[in-house]
Amino acid sequence: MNDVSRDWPAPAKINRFLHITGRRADGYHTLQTLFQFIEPLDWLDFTVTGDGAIVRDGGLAGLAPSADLAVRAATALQRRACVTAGVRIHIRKGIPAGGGLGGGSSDAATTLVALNALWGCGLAPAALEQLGLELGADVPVFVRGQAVWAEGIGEQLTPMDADRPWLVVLDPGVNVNTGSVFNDPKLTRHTERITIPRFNALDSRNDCERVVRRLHPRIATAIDALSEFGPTRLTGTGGCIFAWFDDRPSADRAKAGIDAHGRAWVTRAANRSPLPGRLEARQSSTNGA
Ligand SMILES: C[C@@](CO)(OP(=O)(O)O)[C@H](O)COP(=O)(O)OP(=O)(O)OC[C@H]1O[C@@H](n2ccc(N)nc2=O)[C@H](O)[C@@H]1O
Ligand SMILES: Nc1ncnc2c1ncn2[C@@H]1O[C@H](COP(=O)(O)OP(=O)(O)O)[C@@H](O)[C@H]1O
Repeated sequence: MNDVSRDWPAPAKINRFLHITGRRADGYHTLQTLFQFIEPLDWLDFTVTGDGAIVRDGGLAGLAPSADLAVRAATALQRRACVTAGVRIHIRKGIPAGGGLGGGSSDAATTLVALNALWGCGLAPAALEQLGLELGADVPVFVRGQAVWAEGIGEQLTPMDADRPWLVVLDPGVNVNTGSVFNDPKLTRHTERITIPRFNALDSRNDCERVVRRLHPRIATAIDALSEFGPTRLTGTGGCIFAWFDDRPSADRAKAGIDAHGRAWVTRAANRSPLPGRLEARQSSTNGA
């Protein structure tokens, strides 16, 4: 029997703001954004096997294992570190998919961090982040597990200890295609760069919002409704949105008032992901064994 290493967490993220500052020669847009972590989480279990195969069960309904970012992450690490072992990955999804909450990227990052330890690859954190970037722009943030100010397309990361407001997150149930937003001719592409000390959440925006509002009127209606309770932003390219508050009762009141627009929940922005703690727990149990 192979041992199962259970309950590796993969949190969701929000973009507290998102400014688009330019476009690179390859068409990708350069951004400034502040990432923090939120609930809900996905949970992953890993069973190392001897046959070299990478197998997934559970996960997002309708998503082929070969397209799953967790499987793609395991395959990339296996190649990079010349690993001969395989793995069975079991994923319990808690994060709504395609909503700008980064669930696929987070599953990829958790897979990289967990398998780097379980397969004994010994890649340094910077090498794991680099490998993650090849899978998606948000993967390095989740590998690091620390709130960051991100620039470039998400590869220039500055750790941040940002304020930790209470949030109401609303999923209007609209799947937004990231490419369709970034390729829209009306997208704001040249917002002036700001410095971290000049950042003020209330003065910032999500530059994707105007395009997303036009493409998805349901999201526009939801933003307008949530804005009645507190300052509201889109996360990533949406469709999820969030409003922030100084205290939990205010967030609870907003949640009660917004339920008609989709599935809403109350959570608190975090500057630390639970992933590094899970890795440390694994390392101390191995050292103690
Ligand atoms: C903008 C963010 C913020 O978190 O949005 P969400 O995915 O969370 O909504 C991410 O960085 C998204 O990064 P990533 O997840 O790698 O983007 P993809 O879905 O692969 O991008 C789809 C397409 O959008 C365009 N694209 C994406 C990211 C970027 N910085 N510039 C772009 O122009 C490219 O045409 C790309 O082919
Ligand atoms: N493990 C995974 N979990 C969720 N989505 C995944 C996963 N692997 C690949 N995907 C694909 O990535 C897309 C974007 O999902 P996700 O990362 O959750 O959201 P977003 O990029 O909007 O923040 C999904 O629609 C799905 O096709």
